[in-house]
Amino acid sequence: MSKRIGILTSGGDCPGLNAVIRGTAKSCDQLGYDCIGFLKGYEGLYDPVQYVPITPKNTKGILSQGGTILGSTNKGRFAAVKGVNNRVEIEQHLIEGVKKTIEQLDIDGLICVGGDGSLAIAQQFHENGIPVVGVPKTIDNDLSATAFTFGFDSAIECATDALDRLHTTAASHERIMVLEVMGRHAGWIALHAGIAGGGDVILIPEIPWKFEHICHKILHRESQGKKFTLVVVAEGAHMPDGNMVGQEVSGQQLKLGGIGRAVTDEIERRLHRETRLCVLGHLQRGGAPTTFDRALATQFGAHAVRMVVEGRFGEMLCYRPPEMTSVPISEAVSRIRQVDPDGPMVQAARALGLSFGDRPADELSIGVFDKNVCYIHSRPEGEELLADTEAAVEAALS
Ligand SMILES: Nc1ncnc2c1ncn2[C@@H]1O[C@H](COP(=O)(O)OP(=O)(O)OP(=O)(O)O)[C@@H](O)[C@H]1O
Ligand SMILES: O=P(O)(O)OC[C@H]1O[C@](O)(CO)[C@@H](O)[C@@H]1O
Ligand SMILES: [Mg+2]
Repeated sequence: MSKRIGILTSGGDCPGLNAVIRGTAKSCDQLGYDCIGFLKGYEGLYDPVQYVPITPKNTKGILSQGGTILGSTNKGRFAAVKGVNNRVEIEQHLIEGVKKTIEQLDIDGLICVGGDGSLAIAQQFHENGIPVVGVPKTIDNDLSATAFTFGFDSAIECATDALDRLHTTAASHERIMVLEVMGRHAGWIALHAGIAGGGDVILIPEIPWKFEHICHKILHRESQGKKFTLVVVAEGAHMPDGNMVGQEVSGQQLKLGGIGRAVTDEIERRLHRETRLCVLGHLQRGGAPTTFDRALATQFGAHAVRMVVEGRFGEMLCYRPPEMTSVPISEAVSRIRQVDPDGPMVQAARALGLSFGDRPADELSIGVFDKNVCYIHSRPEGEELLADTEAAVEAALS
């Protein structure tokens, strides 16, 4: 046994990747292992092979740094999935090339740090006899086997801070503010930040929504004297016609983005209220990791080394508080973890009066409506609530 471990970081970057690299370096050092880091995700494994030594010395000071010193990519030659759970075979010559690299460099085990797509690549390596161990990362928190991936906490910290800031300006100007956050197939960022940042409407991929219901909510708030509204929308939420908003780029997953603009414009068109958009974008992926992410990522580094030493290949680490355990990578990538529309977080949000755009706001009464001013008053005692508020709002606003 050569006592050498390899590590790579793949997929969309996130805060905490450097903490895993440092944790791995320190742990390898303690156990008398060498460590090398491949550059640019899986791309550095073959043609050309690109790597650097990873030691406690050259990882000094990176614990609190965002990004990854090894670089990362979410496109290239190794795609193993297309869309959700659609397997694509990695070309055999690439697999053979990677095998050769692993053999020539005498690597006992390769630690692959990535999200669902990157770990699907690791799974195909495993099936071809390459000794891999998976470490879950993604700001989307959408890996099913682990309660948390690192990067998520830092992302929601950023999104919540953005909502705090939008809150004050929205209130001052009596405006509707729409915040577009990341979240490809899962609405965890929108949900957590929406709750923590006092959002009023949360739109996520898991819950189909309609503009009428968003407008209900805004008008309902106005009827209570609340003249501003915060809407949080996940970039992967589906429009009412079922489509996602983004750009098709050949050979890549759909480049998401733009739903915030569509939501903003339509609210303004329907309600004639000043509505502004903020797209948080890659701010969510940058910057220093939170304490939680540093601690989780550092532990992942140490445990991943232990998994290689114990020969637990083809497994992915998972954090199920208080346990740090592992599952077969195949199981971890077979389905993504989405928000349960009937789960406790959504229930709690609904109990607070938050809207997911899927039903009319409670107790909405449509009393006085003016096409240009569009205001609403509280339902007078004894007056019937209109049976079909949705149709009434539509009629009034179209
Ligand atoms: N070397 C590569 N060649 C081709 N595709 C790659 C490569 N590395 C990563 N990818 C692709 O990048 C995408 C993102 O990777 P991953 O799922 O690991 O990260 P993520 O943080 O969950 O990001 P996302 O939400 O975009 O999926 C996946 O579709 C994955 O297949
Ligand atoms: O870096 P890119 O290509 O813009 O990737 C964006 C995607 O990566 C993620 O941030 C996950 O890492 C998704 O939420 C988002 O759709
Ligand atoms: Mg992913």
